[in-house]
Amino acid sequence: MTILEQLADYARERTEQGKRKRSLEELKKQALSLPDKKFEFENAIKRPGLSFICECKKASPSRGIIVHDFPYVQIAKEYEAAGAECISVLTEPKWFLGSNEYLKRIAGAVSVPCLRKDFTVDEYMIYEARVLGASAVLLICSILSERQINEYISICDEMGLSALVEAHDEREVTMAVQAGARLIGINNRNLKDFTVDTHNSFRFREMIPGDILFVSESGISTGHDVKKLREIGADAVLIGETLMRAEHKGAKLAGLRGVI
Ligand SMILES: O=C(O)c1ccccc1NCC(=O)[C@H](O)[C@H](O)COP(=O)(O)O
Repeated sequence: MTILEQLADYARERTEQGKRKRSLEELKKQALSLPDKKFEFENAIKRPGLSFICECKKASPSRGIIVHDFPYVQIAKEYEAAGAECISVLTEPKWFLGSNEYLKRIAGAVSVPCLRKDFTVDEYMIYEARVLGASAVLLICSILSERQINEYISICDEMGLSALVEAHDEREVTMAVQAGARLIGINNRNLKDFTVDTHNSFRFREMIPGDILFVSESGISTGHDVKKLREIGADAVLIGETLMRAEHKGAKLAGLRGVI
């Protein structure tokens, strides 16, 4: 079983546990009673220039523990102060050591839109994301069908949530476009064998129609990487490890942007 299959299976297990504590009907009712998020995540990315989605991530399957000290709210505030357009928060608990609580506290502490970075496998997780304060969810093509992606985007639309639809190869990019994605993330990391190649973004850029926002994800570590992605017209970059390992996150972000 690949790590991705294990992550998806565990997300299904977490969802079933969640449903035993709180039914889908109850959660859905609460989520739909909250103010509409007005697509603030994709609107932040639509602004002119390259946007930065800065990630709060303590660990990952490929890297193990990335940082031992993880003052997540402080990190998110540092990102916001440094001009991050959006923040990504890992909520997967077993391999990423994330937590729903981290998302809830971060979304309550910053005014930039937050992405729930998790392995969405059930509509339950989308309503849960809204209740936790997220403005966007991640939909990964390799663990979902085109029909599921289309259905989950419709659920997101009801609440003004954005769906970042993640693809890694040609087949998945086609699937994302056909499913109606408005925001496509090309993951430079192969989630089956963990190899990282930022050229993946260059390879598939042309396949993404001009009216769909394009995000390059993973393995971005230098101002040069960012410059190249800007040149091919990326709308946003999603950066985790590089920022998590930086002692001075604001300065690191400025360096990546190319302003110092
Ligand atoms: O990062 C992993 O090891 C991983 C393994 C399996 C599924 C997903 C995984 N990572 C999620 C991500 O894609 C990254 O958190 C995100 O794109 C940021 O990447 P990076 O800047 O390289 O930390």
